[in-house]
Amino acid sequence: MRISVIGCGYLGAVHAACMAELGHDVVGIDVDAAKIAELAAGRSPFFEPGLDELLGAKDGRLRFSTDISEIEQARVHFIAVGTPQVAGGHAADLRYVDAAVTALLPHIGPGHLVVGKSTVPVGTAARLAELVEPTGAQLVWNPEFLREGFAVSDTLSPDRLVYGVRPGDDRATEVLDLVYARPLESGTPRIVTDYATAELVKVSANAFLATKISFINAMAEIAEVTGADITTLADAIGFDARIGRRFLNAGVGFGGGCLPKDIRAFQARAAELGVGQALDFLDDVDQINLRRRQRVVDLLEQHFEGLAGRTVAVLGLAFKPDSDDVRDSPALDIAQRVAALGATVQATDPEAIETARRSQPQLDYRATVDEAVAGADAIVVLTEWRQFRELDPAVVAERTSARLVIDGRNCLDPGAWRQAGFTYVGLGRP
Ligand SMILES: NC(=O)C1=CN([C@@H]2O[C@H](COP(=O)(O)OP(=O)(O)OC[C@H]3O[C@@H](n4cnc5c(N)ncnc54)[C@H](O)[C@@H]3O)[C@@H](O)[C@H]2O)C=CC1
Ligand SMILES: O=C(O)[C@H]1O[C@H](OP(=O)(O)OP(=O)(O)OC[C@H]2O[C@@H](n3ccc(=O)[nH]c3=O)[C@H](O)[C@@H]2O)[C@H](O)[C@@H](O)[C@@H]1O
Repeated sequence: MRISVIGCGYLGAVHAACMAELGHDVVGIDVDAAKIAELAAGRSPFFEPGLDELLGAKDGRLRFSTDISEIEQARVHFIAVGTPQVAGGHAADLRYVDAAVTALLPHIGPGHLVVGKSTVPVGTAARLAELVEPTGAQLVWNPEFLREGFAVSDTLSPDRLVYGVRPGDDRATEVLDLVYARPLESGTPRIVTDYATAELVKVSANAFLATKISFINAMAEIAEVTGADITTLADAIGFDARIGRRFLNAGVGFGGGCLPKDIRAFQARAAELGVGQALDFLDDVDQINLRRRQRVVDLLEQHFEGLAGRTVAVLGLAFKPDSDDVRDSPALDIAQRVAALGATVQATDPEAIETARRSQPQLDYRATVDEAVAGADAIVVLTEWRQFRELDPAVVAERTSARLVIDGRNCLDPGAWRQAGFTYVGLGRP
């Protein structure tokens, strides 16, 4: 099939490359000329395992351009532009989605399918359909559930496919079935539903995941005052198949370009619809999450009785491992809070130093763990990269005079670090 992808950020670039990998002819469009130049040269503008290989291998089946008219050859047009929070508020900013659809209109007609992928407030698809349908094209909402770090495999082999269609629009389903023929043949479940349900599936899935993380972090708060061990507790409740162990890792909580903004936008939309109370619990989910960040700062402050003049080694800046994304990263947030209290922050990350430097230029970035811990008073692990999990504490002890390690992701072996002479503090772990 001939496919266009409008918006080539994280979601769009991965989607375009994977659609080509699935055998389609793809053109990716973005308004950011620098991003398009990188992608056209076969390089990913961000770190995502497996993406460079896909971008480099497509021999003419994958093109990138800033010129929207290049979509005219295509019949299926994915909308993958950003939906950030509005400045100063919680609602989703739909200006990029609206601009992308408006830009498409002169180039589409009967036989074209516009496929919404961006995460949007419920009601958006019905509104956009009113714009698209007069051209003779159809609109379907097909939310995306990929995780950064696993984006390629999640796109090629998704957990499920959700199509939100106009009731009775069988053609949209037939076309998307051709687009996703390979995953469907491999048994991927496919749910065909209405626009509102498809939009809500996406935001409710993210709300559930955020709630699960904040649940375990709330238990970590209780564990901290009772001497209980949150990791053992998570293992034990996770054996119940109704609960499940995944997304029960306590620590500095969730960040990234999606979960935080999506729960807030969901609440804002519910309030607009007059059912804000239904999602009041997400205020707590958000607050528990943000408290965990401050907890690390408080632990440092209490230990040193003030942070002015101290040096703190921060290991990890990305919001999660295998990513260079620092959007709403708990790690970067904590690093800047510690710096704001007068400490020197020597921060390192295997992939996210450059993205972090762009938003927090005042931190002292170090290329390696050895350089980050040199001369430090404390070590704080904030992203559970394999490189940090596998550190040998005895070797680290030789490189630094720091004797306090705060494990913000509960990813280190407390016994090994204590044996090497460190005071180990986890979150919710004795
Ligand atoms: N990043 C992720 O892992 C996932 C993201 N999503 C959703 O996908 C959407 C996109 O997210 P990201 O890719 O992370 O955002 P992003 O900010 O990385 O990318 C958005 C891209 O859209 C481009 N853009 C903006 N207006 C445009 C226009 N009129 N025409 C063409 N391009 C335009 C921007 O230049 C940027 O490159 C959001 O709604 C997000 O919630 C959904 C699932 C996963
Ligand atoms: O809508 C989106 O963009 C995506 O948001 C999340 O994916 P992602 O943001 O890539 O990352 P996650 O793996 O969900 O992690 C989110 C945050 O939660 C934190 N987390 C995760 C799991 C856990 O047990 N504890 C925990 O603190 C991570 O460190 C990270 O900061 C969802 O998992 C995807 O399904 C969804 O498509």
